[in-house]
Amino acid sequence: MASGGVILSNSFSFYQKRIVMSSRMQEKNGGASIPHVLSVAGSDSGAGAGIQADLKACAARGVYCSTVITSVTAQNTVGVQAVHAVPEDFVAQQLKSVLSDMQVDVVKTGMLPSVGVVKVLLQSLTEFSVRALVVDPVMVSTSGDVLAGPSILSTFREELLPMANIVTPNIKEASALLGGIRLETVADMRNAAELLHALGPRNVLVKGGDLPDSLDAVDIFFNGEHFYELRSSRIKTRNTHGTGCTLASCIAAELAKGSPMLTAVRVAKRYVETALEYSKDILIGNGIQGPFDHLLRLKSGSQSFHRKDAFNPSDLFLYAVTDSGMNKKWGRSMVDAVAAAIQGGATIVQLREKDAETRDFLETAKSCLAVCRSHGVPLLINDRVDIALASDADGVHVGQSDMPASVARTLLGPEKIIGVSCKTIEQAQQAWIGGADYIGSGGVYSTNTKANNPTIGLDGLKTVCSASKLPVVAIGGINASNAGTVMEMGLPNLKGVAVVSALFDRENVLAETKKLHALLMEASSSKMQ
Ligand SMILES: Nc1ncnc2c1ncn2[C@@H]1O[C@H](COP(=O)(O)OP(=O)(O)O)[C@@H](O)[C@H]1O
Ligand SMILES: Cc1ncc(COP(=O)(O)O)c(N)n1
Ligand SMILES: [Mg+2]
Repeated sequence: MASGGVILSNSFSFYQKRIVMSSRMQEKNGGASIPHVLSVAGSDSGAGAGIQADLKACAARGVYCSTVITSVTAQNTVGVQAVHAVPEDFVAQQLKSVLSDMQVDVVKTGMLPSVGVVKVLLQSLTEFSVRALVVDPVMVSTSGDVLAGPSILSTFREELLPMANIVTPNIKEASALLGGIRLETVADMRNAAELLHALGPRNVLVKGGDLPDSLDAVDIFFNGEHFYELRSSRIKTRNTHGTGCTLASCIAAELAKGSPMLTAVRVAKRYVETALEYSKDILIGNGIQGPFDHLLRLKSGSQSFHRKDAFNPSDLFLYAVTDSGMNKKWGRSMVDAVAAAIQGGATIVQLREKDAETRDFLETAKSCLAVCRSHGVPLLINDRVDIALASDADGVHVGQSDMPASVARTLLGPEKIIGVSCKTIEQAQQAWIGGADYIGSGGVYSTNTKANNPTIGLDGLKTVCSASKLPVVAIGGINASNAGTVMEMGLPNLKGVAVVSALFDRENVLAETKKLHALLMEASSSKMQ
């Protein structure tokens, strides 16, 4: 068993410590602590691997990441063009700056270009205690360039590995650490994991990303007692640059949050697999191995028809809210109804489905989104944040008894549109504080699309509009006979009207929408005169 090593507590006592620590800190500065990983690694100018991957992986996993840079590489998707090692005493200075000031939970190492740098790191770890050490024994980049020469092997074996809570070599690195043994099969990987464990690390993960002829991406985890064969599907992509750095950072991040080791490794592997899947078609650089997207934003396929603009309040001008019952009654599909409304001039669409099965609602949302995107019209989902997320719709509209805007904002992120139904000044104020983009105010007139919904009338609308800090759309019983009156009042912040029955409880959606659009245009131009 390992004699030295950084003590990794079990998750229970770890949480206890965190609670004690954070309450202590709260007393001191009124703040709470956040899980913290220190990455000691090299910089990759192409930002697929190294420090840059570590920062992104920790950010994606919700953990703070500080950085000590050991080496600066000139690197891209073709390979490593040059390496400039940071002087050892300057690496020591960076370690001291971070560790003497900040409460680091886990140290993760990547490229350690010289024996001197390893020694400096080990010295720091004796001076400042951390909870765990994750060692990714980076030696050769996937492009074949040497990042740490063979002279470092004995220091890795004799001094660094015995301190590690986990070491995560790829096949080539495991082979090098074990004096060049052959590693070609999963059985070889098991054998290597056992031999590496005997060098002192508490856990070993031999990564099989580069295992020849393997349909799956297989990694072998060994904790000294049991072997675990961790399998995921092998994603067909060129964008695997930085998978090793990312995996190790994610393990460190999960450990910093308090996960047990095997859980941390499983989560990290799942995260890499998901990120590769999302990024499999992105194209960055002309070389053989591209970076992937740690934040999973460049979801394959959807980029090409993403809305180009941020929310524009004038989109509220003619706001079409669907009703499945009405469209069924007139014998048309939701997609056809939405397409007709857009053709007639609707400037934003909200899908409102109170009874549909979740699976059907999701399919409807996706089909409607395709129509809306092709016309540059935003599509919002009523109430169902899950459907908005799953369909990648442009946002949600929530009522007072639905999810609060602030929670929806946290789930949906900064770019999505959030609207809130408000009847009072207080609700409008709350919507603004919660991070909404607009409010819907009503019912202005009585309506049969919403039972037991008290109307606020034009006076109520005026009160809310005058106090609102957000753009307003009027809703409730609005149709061709009264829309003009509403808009001609020239209320502050009022940007348009939202309608349900006036468009969808009619035989010809296209004609009705055109009529209402023309009327609104006239009302807003007469208001301007
Ligand atoms: N094409 C792929 N599909 C799914 N997982 C992969 C793929 N390539 C690598 N991985 C996973 O990424 C992690 C890093 O492995 P590997 O690429 O072997 O390390 P390194 O980047 O250090 O060479 C491992 O968990 C491995 O299984
Ligand atoms: C600065 C730096 N650190 C680590 C790696 C290894 O990453 P990979 O094996 O995925 O090429 C790298 N290429 N550059
Ligand atoms: Mg790799």
